[in-house]
Amino acid sequence: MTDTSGQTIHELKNVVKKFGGVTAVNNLSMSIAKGTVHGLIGPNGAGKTTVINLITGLFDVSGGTILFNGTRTDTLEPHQIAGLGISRTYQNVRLFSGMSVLEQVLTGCYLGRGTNLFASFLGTSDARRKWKTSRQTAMHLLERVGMADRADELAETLSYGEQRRIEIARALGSDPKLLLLDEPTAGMNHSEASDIGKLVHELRDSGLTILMVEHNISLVTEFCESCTVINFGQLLAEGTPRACIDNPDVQIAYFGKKRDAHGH
Ligand SMILES: Nc1ncnc2c1ncn2[C@@H]1O[C@H](COP(=O)(O)OP(=O)(O)OP(=O)(O)O)[C@@H](O)[C@H]1O
Repeated sequence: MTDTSGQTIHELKNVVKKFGGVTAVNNLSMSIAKGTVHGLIGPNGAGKTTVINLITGLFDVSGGTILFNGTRTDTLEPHQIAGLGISRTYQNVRLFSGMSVLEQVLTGCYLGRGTNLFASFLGTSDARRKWKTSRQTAMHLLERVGMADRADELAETLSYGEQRRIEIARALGSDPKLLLLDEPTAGMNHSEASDIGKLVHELRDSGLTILMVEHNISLVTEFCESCTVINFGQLLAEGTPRACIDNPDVQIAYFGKKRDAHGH
């Protein structure tokens, strides 16, 4: 862990999100400590993706406030929030077909660095220099996710787990401080999922804070320092993954009944 001071990097305070008559997030408060991997878990439809969409500014809040490093972000546009240092991946892998692995990652860093597209079209020396720097950055990001040796391959020829790594590399292109991963291990077998967990730890150790929406409870127990459990958009439990899973309300929400010490 890079920071054990317990300093809060991100905070939701009494956040509400309504879609017509549906209250997807209901008076939710949660905080993420800097330099940690924080899990956000809950049954299907609990509001997890909506929370990510609120944090990134894709959705406007219906009430409450969101703070990143003490700066209020719920009034900002998505590009402004991204500019402050928040980046994300999506529940379903979103890569461009026909593009190489390197090109996928370049889309995350080249256009994100204030490059003038007109200058780049004309091939000015400034644009060429920026292109070279972006290429080096993209290669470095591929190294960070263990995919540098696949840079020239088409993304669609990679396995699902490898495509996830490319998505994470692309999300790192904007040099975020907080990375939001929406079900990064969905559709993976245990070994692939565990590899993603290890990658998440490496990213944390390099200074990032990570919020991970995850259905895989054993992965949350293994890789998250803390977590928040929600159900029907409301806070159900928070604390260490173990304490959350042992919480009777969480057990009822997940399993429909309390389990005994043997998991029965
Ligand atoms: N754009 C939208 N318009 C209307 N209702 C929405 C919208 N997005 C989410 N909802 C509703 O909000 C609630 C929470 O959905 P959300 O996708 O955030 O849950 P989730 O916890 O991410 O679910 P899952 O684990 O199944 O992905 C659901 O009732 C959903 O139908």
